[in-house]
Amino acid sequence: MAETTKDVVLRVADISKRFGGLQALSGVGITIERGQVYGLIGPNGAGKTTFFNVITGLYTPDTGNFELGGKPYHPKAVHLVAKAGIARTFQNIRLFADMTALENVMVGRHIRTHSGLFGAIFRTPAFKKEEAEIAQRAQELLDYVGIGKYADFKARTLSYGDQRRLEVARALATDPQLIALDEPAAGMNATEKVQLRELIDRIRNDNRTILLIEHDVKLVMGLCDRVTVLDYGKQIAEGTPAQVQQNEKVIEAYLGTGGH
Ligand SMILES: Nc1ncnc2c1ncn2[C@@H]1O[C@H](COP(=O)(O)OP(=O)(O)OP(=O)(O)O)[C@@H](O)[C@H]1O
Repeated sequence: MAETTKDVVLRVADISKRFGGLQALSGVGITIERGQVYGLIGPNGAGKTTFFNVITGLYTPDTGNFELGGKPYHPKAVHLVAKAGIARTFQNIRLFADMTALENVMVGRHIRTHSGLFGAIFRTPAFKKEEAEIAQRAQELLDYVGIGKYADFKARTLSYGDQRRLEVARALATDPQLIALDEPAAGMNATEKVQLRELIDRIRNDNRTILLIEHDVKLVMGLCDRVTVLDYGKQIAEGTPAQVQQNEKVIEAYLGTGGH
């Protein structure tokens, strides 16, 4: 079947970002289709985080065109990005440490609620009903990522791998069009990595769409449908993992004399 606009979740083109004298991104563009896991890799300092921060509204790009779900999209501020349908996790886990796992996921869900401040202050029946639904959905998401039994545990008491799962559950709670995972395997042991891979596979099988920055090239190559490789802010390769792995520029960037 020919590619139709509705199957494209995110299309960005010509993204550039300069920090003083450093061109951190030069004309980078990617297209992510629904149900794909799309990987972004590159040596240290290649521009991956900058790219992520641009598409999630943390940095304003110097140039760039954005389309989300077939509509023009302007990643101006983080909360607007979440409303528009991109949820992200962070390289350094950012949970509400003293809230329970369930409450952390409920916070994610609140951007899609309707009762508003009035309902919250006066605890209207509509508000209570909505809260119960949010709690139920949050529990389902905790079960989905495999930490349902820790619903009442404070986030900070969970293991590192489980905190990462909790971040994913919170991201899913916003019903995003795209889930952006920033180095989800960082600091994980081998078992946790296998479980992470299974979780990402599962999310994809449910026809959700994932953008992944990851240092673990093996994980990316084994998991992603397509990959972009950045080096010094330039997109040096784009394609399937098999195509990218054979690309000479990629081999050089990773193995070359620079070793950066
Ligand atoms: N806020 C900033 N101000 C100035 N320079 C920045 C800023 N953010 C990133 N840079 C620079 O832009 C370049 C790209 O950095 P970026 O963090 O995007 O790379 P990365 O591929 O994510 O690297 P890593 O794999 O080490 O996380 C680097 O040279 C970095 O020092």
